[in-house]
Amino acid sequence: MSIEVFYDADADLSVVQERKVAVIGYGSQGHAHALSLRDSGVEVVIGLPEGSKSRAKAEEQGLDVRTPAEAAAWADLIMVLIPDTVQRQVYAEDIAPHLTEGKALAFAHGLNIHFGLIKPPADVDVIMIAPKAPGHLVRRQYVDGKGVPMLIAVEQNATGQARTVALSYAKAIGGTRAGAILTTFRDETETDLFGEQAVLAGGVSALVQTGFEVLTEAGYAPEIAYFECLHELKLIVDLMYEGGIARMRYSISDTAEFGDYTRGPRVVDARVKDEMRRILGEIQSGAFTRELIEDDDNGRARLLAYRAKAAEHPIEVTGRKLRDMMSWVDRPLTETA
Ligand SMILES: NC(=O)C1=CN([C@@H]2O[C@H](COP(=O)(O)OP(=O)(O)OC[C@H]3O[C@@H](n4cnc5c(N)ncnc54)[C@H](OP(=O)(O)O)[C@@H]3O)[C@@H](O)[C@H]2O)C=CC1
Ligand SMILES: CC[C@](O)(C(C)=O)C(=O)O
Ligand SMILES: [Mg+2]
Ligand SMILES: [Mg+2]
Repeated sequence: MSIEVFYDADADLSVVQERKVAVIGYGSQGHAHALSLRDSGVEVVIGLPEGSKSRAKAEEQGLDVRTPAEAAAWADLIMVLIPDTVQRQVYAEDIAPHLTEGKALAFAHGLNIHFGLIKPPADVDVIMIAPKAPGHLVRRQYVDGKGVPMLIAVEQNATGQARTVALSYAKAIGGTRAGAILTTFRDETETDLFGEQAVLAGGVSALVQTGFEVLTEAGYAPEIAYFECLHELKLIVDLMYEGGIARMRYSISDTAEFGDYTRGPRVVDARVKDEMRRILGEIQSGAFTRELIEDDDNGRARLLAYRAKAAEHPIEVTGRKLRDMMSWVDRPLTETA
């Protein structure tokens, strides 16, 4: 399958500079998009409810903060950067009434559009600019003069300008420095959910935690287990990021490389691959999204219980203690540069 990748020279920043952009939400992605848009010369208003905890943070940065409805009414491009589970309600109550002909509705992830939780009118553009990175690193990379790859997509092109606008927006937040790939809402949604569940968040967390448990249950010091299974992972992944798996294998010892080939496939075996296929099937069928929404309707009971339990895991307790000795590691998450 051939793809189109766009870089800075392919995108015209003036397109988004001529728009009034409302960023709804000021969390992980929200703060990154808003600050980088502003640094790129774009007029931005943040949409947050009265009493939102994020208001103070946005105001501290000198941003103009209004309610989501006011921001949506003012803007001609509305970027929705609040949790996926709350988007349908905020859309219905605060955005839809102000989504007049020719405006653009934008997302950083396609779940609500792809699974029909939000159904915009036909006379607006519906676009996506989806950074392939956590928001804090989207901002950090931008400030450092770099960028993270992004997926862009057009679901509705009412004005004929939707792709140009998406590309221009991607440029304003650093995406076209690294490469913006043109895709669809469906492909972004399904690959993003699969990546985070099977590999990036779910797969890696389970692998790290299980490795830590095996070592500590066998009587090894938790500090050694932490450094071995979690801390060093970043250093190993840095090499993969720079030069692929081959670069990492070049740098590690031949002993490690031999263990990698002979033991790795025993850990991630055919059963794990089958399970990954089942997980992809649940994403494609919508079963995962139904489960997510059901939990949200139930006050996020399962999410909150998992979160509380995970925070007590010995790997977190050990890590907090060790990171106190490494001031350069425990960067505050609110830091944007
Ligand atoms: N996190 C990431 O790095 C990535 C996220 N995405 C996508 O980006 C989108 C945003 O995700 P993310 O940045 O993680 O979101 P966050 O969880 O960080 O969003 C939190 C922000 O949303 C506000 N908020 C919460 N509920 C409401 C509401 N009902 N009305 C208005 N504002 C509300 C919060 O305000 P308060 O402080 O008051 O709670 C806060 O400002 C999602 O579609 C996600 O899939 C895509 C790529 C990566
Ligand atoms: C890996 C998780 C992610 O998809 C992301 C940072 O890209 C997310 O939804 O936060
Ligand atoms: Mg992602
Ligand atoms: Mg995601």
